[in-house]
Amino acid sequence: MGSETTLTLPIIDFTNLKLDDNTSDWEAVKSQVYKALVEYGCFEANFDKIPLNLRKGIFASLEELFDLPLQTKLLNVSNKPFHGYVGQYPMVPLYESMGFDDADVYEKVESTTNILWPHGNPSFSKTIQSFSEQLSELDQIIRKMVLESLGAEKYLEEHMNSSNYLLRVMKYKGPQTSETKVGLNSHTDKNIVTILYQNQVHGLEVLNKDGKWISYKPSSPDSFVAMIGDSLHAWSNGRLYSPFHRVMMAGNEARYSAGLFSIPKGGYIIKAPEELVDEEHPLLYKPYDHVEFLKYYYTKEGQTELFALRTFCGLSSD
Ligand SMILES: O=C(O)CCC(=O)C(=O)O
Ligand SMILES: [Fe+2]
Repeated sequence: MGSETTLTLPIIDFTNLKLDDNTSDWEAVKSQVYKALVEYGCFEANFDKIPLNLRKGIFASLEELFDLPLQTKLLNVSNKPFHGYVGQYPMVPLYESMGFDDADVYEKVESTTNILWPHGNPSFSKTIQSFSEQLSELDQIIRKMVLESLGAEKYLEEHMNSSNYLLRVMKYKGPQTSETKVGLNSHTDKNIVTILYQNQVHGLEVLNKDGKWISYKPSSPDSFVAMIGDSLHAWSNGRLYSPFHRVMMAGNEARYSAGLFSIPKGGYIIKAPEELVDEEHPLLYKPYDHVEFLKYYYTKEGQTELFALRTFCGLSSD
């Protein structure tokens, strides 16, 4: 009976909104953001602050990067898991990625770039850095709206100062078949907020609370996906949802995407503020260090856990 409706992510318009806004627009968008993050843990954001040349430039830069010989890409190593070059994994053969730590800071990007291009590549570094810096405004708007919605604005400065930005860029080869193949396995992000941008090849899917996969198809070239990671889920004492998502690929075309990840700094203890803990909302996770959690997550045991954060520091509540 009836036709199946296609599930879509909520769409929220950030056009003309600024970080220091104090307007009714801010309040209206804020309530949409909070509702979407409680229900879906993510939404499509229309954000018009990244100029067209930069939006195009980022994909040209990604092609240039992933076209480098494998032995060059392998030079980008990091002591933090998933921050350097990742690829050639038998489990996800279509997937490759590269991380740029402190991606909004030119000198930091330049030092990573110089590993790959020993004579430097300033236009590449500038594209990565400008894209990250300009997109970080959206991350900051969302986090400010979340803290205000939780009545926890007094923690805003501490919250913002205890994180940094990683830009992770991805290439998914087309599987050369119309059959759908896994590009990236289902997972939740572990960081604070992730903002994703992709080329014209779709593939991102988000699991909703009813256990149905929502396929993301951007409604405009200004569309980004904003998503909650486990650490903001824990900090909000479970109020915000951190959704499972994956990438599924079909066809011949390569998918390029870029994710701006706000990440808690090592040594900073993630702890739900006391205002968010009461009889109705008992503390869900013991205070924890994100980097210690990542070390556990990337062990053999951590990789088999569906809810690794719960195993690592979850408190049973009954
Ligand atoms: O490529 C994408 O759109 C998603 C990537 C992703 O989920 C991740 O890097 O955590
Ligand atoms: Fe992810």
